[in-house]
Amino acid sequence: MEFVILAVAIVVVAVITGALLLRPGRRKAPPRVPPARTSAGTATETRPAGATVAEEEPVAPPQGPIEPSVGTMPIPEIEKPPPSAGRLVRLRARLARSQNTFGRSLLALLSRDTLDDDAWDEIEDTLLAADMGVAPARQIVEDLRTKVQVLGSRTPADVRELLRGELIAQIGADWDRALHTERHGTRPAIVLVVGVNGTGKTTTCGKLGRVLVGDDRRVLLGAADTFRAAAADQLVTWGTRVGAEVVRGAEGADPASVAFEAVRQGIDSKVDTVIIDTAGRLHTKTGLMDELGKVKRVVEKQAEVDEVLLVLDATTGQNGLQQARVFAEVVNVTGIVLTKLDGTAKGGIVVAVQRELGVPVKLVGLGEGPDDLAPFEPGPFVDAILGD
Ligand SMILES: Nc1nc2c(ncn2[C@@H]2O[C@H](COP(=O)(O)OP(=O)(O)OP(=O)(O)O)[C@@H](O)[C@H]2O)c(=O)[nH]1
Repeated sequence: MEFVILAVAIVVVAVITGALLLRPGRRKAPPRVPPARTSAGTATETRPAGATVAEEEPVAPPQGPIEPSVGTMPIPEIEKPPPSAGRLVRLRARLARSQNTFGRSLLALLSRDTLDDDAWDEIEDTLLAADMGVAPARQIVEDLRTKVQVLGSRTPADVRELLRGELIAQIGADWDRALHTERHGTRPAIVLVVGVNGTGKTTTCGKLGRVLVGDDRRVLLGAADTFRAAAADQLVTWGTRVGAEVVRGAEGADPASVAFEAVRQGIDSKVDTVIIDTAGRLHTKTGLMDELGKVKRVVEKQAEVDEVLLVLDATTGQNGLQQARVFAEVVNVTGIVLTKLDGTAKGGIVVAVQRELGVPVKLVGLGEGPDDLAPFEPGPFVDAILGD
């Protein structure tokens, strides 16, 4: 009897399997490695540009997850980046090289035997030249004048301590600079990275992914800058190096769709943090801002946006402040990433931009290397400016 039941079961399984194999138009499960990447590295899959997520049927992710084993390329070794703690101190030499002139000039001026009006004007000019902004520069001069009078004679150590305290006070030791990148409940944290093109957005997404992986987080990168295929390629490279998933769309695809898909996949894959790169270049300011607003709204259908990081190029001075104003009108910026601080002596921009937006600088870019992004800390920053 048992033998008969077993035989019947085997026949039924064989018939069902055969029928499934022979069924015409059988759909394959979505490949984990996207076959639609062309040899040039650009994705051929696309949703119609401008399509809204609401109009779309639930389909497999546009491109992804893209994994280290893409195509026939050899599987690169997955790197374990250094953790975030102490990075600014490690990168101190980089900062000291670019900001030292500013710090040294201030120290030299303040160490003069007599500090007359001309000397104070020079101190103010030095602060202004570092992009500190008029109001903070005046405030610093005023405070220092009072303190120098109280102090009477000054040793070099006194001067340094005085200036250090004043600069830290202006930068703001009390701001909450923590990056909110931890999962909450069943959802990953969402970080939206915005800014105009060329400021270092894509690079920042990649470097931030590394910072988080270095802190043992699981990260997914969403390439919603569909304006430039190279930006998505860049993110794939960043992701591949540290084993982070990447979701991308084709050039010209609807950025909101890609962002939506990235969050959906991030939730499915149970990552800790989804970092979304956005485009910084559209023909009109209104177009760019409408697009950004849409990306944020669409993401919020699935998860709260924890951080909106505005990337600003520290070398652009007042121009950067103008950009900051425009972005802050559209999205609720929660933190600033100041890139290229290694290439400018204008470290005062930290103070100016925080005043302008009322949000803290949370990260600083100090070079083109993969680990040249550091959480911003006022103490080590000022120490690097003033030198030892
Ligand atoms: N020296 C230096 N270069 C940086 C830093 N951050 C980014 N860069 C460089 O700035 C250039 C532009 O960076 P991207 O990340 O492509 O800029 P983006 O804002 O994404 O530009 P689009 O994709 O065109 O919108 C690249 O050459 C980066 O290596 C930094 O902190 N220091």
